[in-house]
This record gives sequence, structure tokens and C-alpha cells, in this order.
Amino acid sequence: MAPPRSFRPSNRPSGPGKGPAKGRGGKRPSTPPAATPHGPILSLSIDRLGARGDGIAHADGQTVFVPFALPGETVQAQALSRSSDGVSTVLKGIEQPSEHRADPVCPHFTRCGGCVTQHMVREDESVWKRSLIVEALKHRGFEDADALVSSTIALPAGSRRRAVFGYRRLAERVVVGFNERASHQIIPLDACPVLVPALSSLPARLSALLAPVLPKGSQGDIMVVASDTGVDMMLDIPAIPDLAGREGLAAVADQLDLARLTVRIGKTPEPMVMRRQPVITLGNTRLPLPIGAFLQPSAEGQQALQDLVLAAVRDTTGAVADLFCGMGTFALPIAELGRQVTAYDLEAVQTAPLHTTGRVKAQARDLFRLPLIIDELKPFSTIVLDPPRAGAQQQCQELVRLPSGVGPQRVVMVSCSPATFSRDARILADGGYQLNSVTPVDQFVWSAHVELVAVFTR
Ligand SMILES: C[S@@+](CC[C@H](N)C(=O)[O-])C[C@H]1O[C@@H](n2cnc3c(N)ncnc32)[C@H](O)[C@@H]1O
Repeated sequence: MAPPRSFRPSNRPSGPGKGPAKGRGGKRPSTPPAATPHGPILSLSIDRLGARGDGIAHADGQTVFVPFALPGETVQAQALSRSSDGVSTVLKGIEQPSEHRADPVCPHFTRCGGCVTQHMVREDESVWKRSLIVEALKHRGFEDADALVSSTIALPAGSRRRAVFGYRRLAERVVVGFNERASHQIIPLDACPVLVPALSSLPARLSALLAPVLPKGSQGDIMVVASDTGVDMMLDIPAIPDLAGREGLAAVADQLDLARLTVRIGKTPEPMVMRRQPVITLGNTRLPLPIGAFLQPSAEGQQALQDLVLAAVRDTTGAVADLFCGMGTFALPIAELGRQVTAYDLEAVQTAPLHTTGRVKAQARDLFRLPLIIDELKPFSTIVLDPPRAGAQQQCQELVRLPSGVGPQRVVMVSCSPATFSRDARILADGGYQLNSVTPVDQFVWSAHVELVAVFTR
């Protein structure tokens, strides 16, 4: 199932569940051209779930991926496309359903690209997501992965506070929603059960309000964040608006009671209406939310990750480095423990407000090109790492150059990619850091994404 307009963390537009069309918060994924189902309808027995949530069957020596099918089910499916991984299909019917099948909560499920697992009971989704981490670790030689990885902390639906909707201005109306699965078509949404109430019904309201301010034929993304002071919205528009256009946008902001409305022309954001400063609370600190800043996708997920990181840091002493710090999701609560924290992130727009709090030394730095080198690492007792999906390979390679007993004795890694996490865990383990625990955190309900917090010591 193609990930739809997504829920993912980059605040740049994209697809859901972290997937292909635009979705509840990620980057727009590259969606393959729509294929047409063809060939005979096959009867298939589903063996297990794949990493994207598809049921996996085997036929004629080939691996077959069947979306929305569960292990133990016998289903009918028709081929859609072939790749080196196997055959992708469309589900045509369920001959023998699993007892674990759940009723989807959303009428758009299977068509909308945002969700892939609403047909699965939530407990099974948690078990499956844990297994993705266990398998990735085993693949990297952690034979004891089953014992290391604890149960998944599953956060509720209706908590996603970031989303990227897509819009298309047709002749008579504006369609606002998430991308259809494996398509650039936008599905108009009345409500999305994944999102917080402040965002859930926005597509329908935007659809009604945006027609007067968007030129016919225009299309783009609408990025929304539910901040503490209201919705912060960034809207793609094709050209700088004239006075009437600006007045129209101001009226939209008023009618939706937005905190801020920014327009983006090409790649350039331009604040248009500021009715209240968007604010986000990290630890006990309220920070102004920069346009396009990274934010954990749900407040509940943020709290769960902070709790795990703080539990891993609390019994250490000495200075802490927070690498890939964002706005200070971990740096600020750690500083509130009375610890000295130095924080780094690529984006100066994120490190500047954090530094201004006076509680954390924060600076902009490209940690892929310029990881902290061993002399810079030596003063820290503890490292917190929360890289993007690409992982922190360069930084981990630098960490293991430190002689044993020198510098950080504890590394706390937060990751949204079991694959790159396991690769980096292997580097740390080979360099003398022992992997003590891994806790999956699922704040991407009904998607194929999972996060984790891992603790290494030496
Ligand atoms: C998964 S987010 C984590 C942010 C923060 N720890 C939080 O929980 O809110 C990854 C962060 O890595 C930053 N980043 C991406 N590439 C980077 C690079 N090359 N060097 C440093 N930071 C980078 C992003 O700006 C983003 O803030």
C-alpha cells in the first residue's frame, strides 16, 4: 500500500504514514505511475506481514505482496506490477478472514494513501512494529534482539499534530485532502481520525474557504501544525498575491482562527498573517515555533520519547550532548534536570530559539559532514542522538574512535528507521558500546512507521 500523504516528521511536505502522496506530515514521496491490475485472480495464503504492512504470500516461486491482507488469511489478488522484490497486487477479496481482522475506522481506508493497517487490531500492529526492529537488529548480528527489544509503547489515534495536505484548484471548487494510494489524485476528506481535532476537519473547511484566493489550475501543499496557540499553516501558492489576494488570505486566517498563515512561493516561505505567535512547549519552556521547524508528530509521542530519554540520562553525571536536537525536545528537559547540555542541529532556525533560552548551548552544524570529533566528544558523559532516517553513521564512527573509558559512557539513540538504527548500533557495538535496551514507540498509528529509543553503555 502506498504511503499516502503522510504523517511524517519533516515539516516539509510529503505523504502520510511517512509515505508517498502528501500526507499527514512528510515529504511528498515519489509516486509511481498508476498501474492497472492484470492477469488471473490468484488465491493466496498469507504467511506474514512485510515491512510496509502488506501481507506476503508465495506463488510460483515468487514473493507476492497483498495490501490489506493478514497472516493466516486466504485472499484473492490480482497482479499490479513486478519488481526485483516480487509481485505487487491488488486485493480482490478475502476467502478466509483472520480472527485478527479489525473494522477500519475511516471510510477512506484502502483508498487514501495515509493508512496501511486499519484492518489490523492495534495490539497486533504493535507486535508487528516491534518485530520490524527485532528483525533489523538480527540482520546486523544482534542474535539476542528478542530479549533486548521491549513491548511497543503505542500512542492513540487522533493525536497527530502535524500534517501535509494536498490541494488542487479545479474550475468550480478546491479539493483538499491526502493523496490517493499510489496516485497523485487527492481524496477530499471530511475528517481524518489520525489527526488532532484542530486539524481533522481542516481539509473540508479549507476546501470551502480557499476557492476565492487560489487561481484556477493551481495546486500544492498545505502544511499545518497544531501549536499551543493555534494552527500554524503554510500554503503553497503560485505567485505573490496582490492586495485583494492578501486580503482574501487574511480573511481565511480569520475564519479558521489560525495562529499564523505563511505562503510558500516555490521554496520561499513568506509570513502573510500573524494573529498569534505559534508556540510549542518543550519541558517547561515555551518556544516560538519557527516556520518549517521539526516537531515530534504528536504531543503524546513527544512525551513518551522524552520520558525514555530522561530515564536513560537521569542516573548519569556530567555534561550531555544532544545531537540532531531540533528545537530542543530532549535538550530542554535534560537541562531542567540541572545538567549542562550542548545541542547541535543542521537548521539554525531551530538552534537559535533554543540557544536564546539561555538553558542550552545550541549551535547549527552539519553532523553528516562534520560530526563531533573525538576531542569534542571527550567532555561529554552522555550523548543523545536523534538523527533523520538516514541515521548517524558518521557520528557513530567518530564515537567509537574514543579510547575505552574516555568520553561518553552512555549513548541514547532515538530513531525512526529500524534499518539505519541497526546499522549504527552495529558500529557502536563493534566499537565497545553494549546495546542494553530498545523500546519501540508507535506514534504513527496505522502506518508502517515506528520509532525507538535505545540505550548503549560502555
Ligand atoms: C528526527 S529529527 C529530531 C529532532 C529532535 N531531536 C526532536 O526530537 O524534536 C532529526 C533532526 O536532524 C536534523 N538534521 C538533519 N540533517 C542533519 C545534519 N546533516 N546535521 C545535523 N542535523 C541534521 C533535522 O533538522 C532534525 O531537526
